[in-house]
Amino acid sequence: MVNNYMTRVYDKLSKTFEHETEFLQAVKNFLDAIEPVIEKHPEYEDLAILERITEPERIISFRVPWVDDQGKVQVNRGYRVQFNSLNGPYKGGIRFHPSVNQSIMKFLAFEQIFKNDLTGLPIGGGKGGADFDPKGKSDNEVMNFTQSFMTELQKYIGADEDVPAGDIGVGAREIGYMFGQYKRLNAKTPGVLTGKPIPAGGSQGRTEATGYGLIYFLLEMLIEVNESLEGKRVMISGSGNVAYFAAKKAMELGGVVVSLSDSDGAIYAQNGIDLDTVKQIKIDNRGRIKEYIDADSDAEYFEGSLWDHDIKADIALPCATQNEINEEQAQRLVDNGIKFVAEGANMPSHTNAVKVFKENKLYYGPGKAANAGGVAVSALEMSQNSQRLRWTTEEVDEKLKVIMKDIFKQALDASNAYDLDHDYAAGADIASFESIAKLMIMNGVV
Ligand SMILES: NC(=O)C1=CN([C@@H]2O[C@H](COP(=O)(O)OP(=O)(O)OC[C@H]3O[C@@H](n4cnc5c(N)ncnc54)[C@H](OP(=O)(O)O)[C@@H]3O)[C@@H](O)[C@H]2O)C=CC1
Ligand SMILES: O=C(O)CCC(=O)C(=O)O
Repeated sequence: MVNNYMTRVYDKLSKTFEHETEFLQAVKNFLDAIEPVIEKHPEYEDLAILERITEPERIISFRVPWVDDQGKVQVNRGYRVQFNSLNGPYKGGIRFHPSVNQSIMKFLAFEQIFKNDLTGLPIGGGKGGADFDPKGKSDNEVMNFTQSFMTELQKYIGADEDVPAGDIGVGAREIGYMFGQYKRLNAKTPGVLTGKPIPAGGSQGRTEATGYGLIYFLLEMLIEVNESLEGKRVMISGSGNVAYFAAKKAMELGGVVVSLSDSDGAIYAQNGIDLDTVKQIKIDNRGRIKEYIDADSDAEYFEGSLWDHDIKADIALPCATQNEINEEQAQRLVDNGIKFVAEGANMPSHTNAVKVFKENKLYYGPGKAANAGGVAVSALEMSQNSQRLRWTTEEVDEKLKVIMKDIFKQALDASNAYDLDHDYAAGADIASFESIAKLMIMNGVV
């Protein structure tokens, strides 16, 4: 970053929020990408565009007391970061994970502004969560916690104000409990949450949307260089919602998915993973990915990170969490033949890892663009709820394909316009920033 205005803004942020490392990382990545736009628009400095875009409209943080199965009172901290509502109601998931803190919430909400803009749908950017660990908790404990979380959160959300959904640790079970509690306390508005169970007003295809959308984005990356998924070896990390449905769609389209993982370790199956077994372990029984090797004698299990192992493959899809790939691991991917990286997770590649991808001319699809299918179908769920309509699986999937194709085109066109040689990460940031900056100017000083 050499532009003086940008440097001043970033330096101030990094002094004020020196402990918010993930937030600063997300902002720095973004500022580096949009530098040519700022160079073209010196008037943005007087309008304080960057100062305003990096400051959340508000951050809500709250106590979440609940009672565990032993009758002991536990206390967690909940958050909702309502970052930017220029495009519509704040929109973004809720994460339950022990690592949740203000920095992680702010980075996720910040990225959500631009991701949501890329979908072309009327949604602003937000994110929320709590430092609660659902792992190992009974259904009753998860329900107690989730009800207490919603008792506070419901004061700040609404179908036209802020519409949360799921993220790490928050799936259909948690959304169901949240929606139940919301309805106990408020009017019965299905549009207040997305990712709801279908009978409660959920959309067909939302559960699958992030993973499927990721593969639709990947297909566009492949088509652009006259390649296809047929026969390609695909490494996927994680084994949750995004990883599972990315694997399912990749296999349907001829890819060979050779790995999955969780926070304990990774499985590798040279000839491809059997997803029915994974479904039984992970979705039906909430088990650990290690159990897979009991069912497939050809598969191996490694403790620790998937990315520490030499696996020959063509495509890497990180679908677990932020900063899961560091610089050394990125170099290992390059050395093992990976040509395409598309991110199902949010910011899974450390800044230095992305540098390695770019230096080695990999085709790299950033999370902000590649994983936008989830929030896009959430916005379609909002549309269905407000129209009191239900679309079929086929209708939703068709719309998702069109949206992902368009997001890829926006990233490609912006990369071409600034002569950036297939830099889809910079392209996605530039395209969405140009649109948000215009909107900021139209709305006056707010
Ligand atoms: N759900 C959605 O619609 C969307 C999700 N995303 C992003 O995709 C990613 C995955 O989310 P999702 O699949 O919904 O979440 P899930 O909770 O369903 O699954 C998360 C997976 O990632 C693993 N994981 C989590 N934290 C770590 C860690 N610190 N190290 C290694 N593995 C880890 C989990 O393993 P374990 O069980 O051991 O914790 C689990 O396998 C996140 O980055 C999320 O923000 C992005 C867009 C939309
Ligand atoms: O569907 C949504 O609103 C949330 C999706 C999400 O959290 C994300 O895109 O990271």
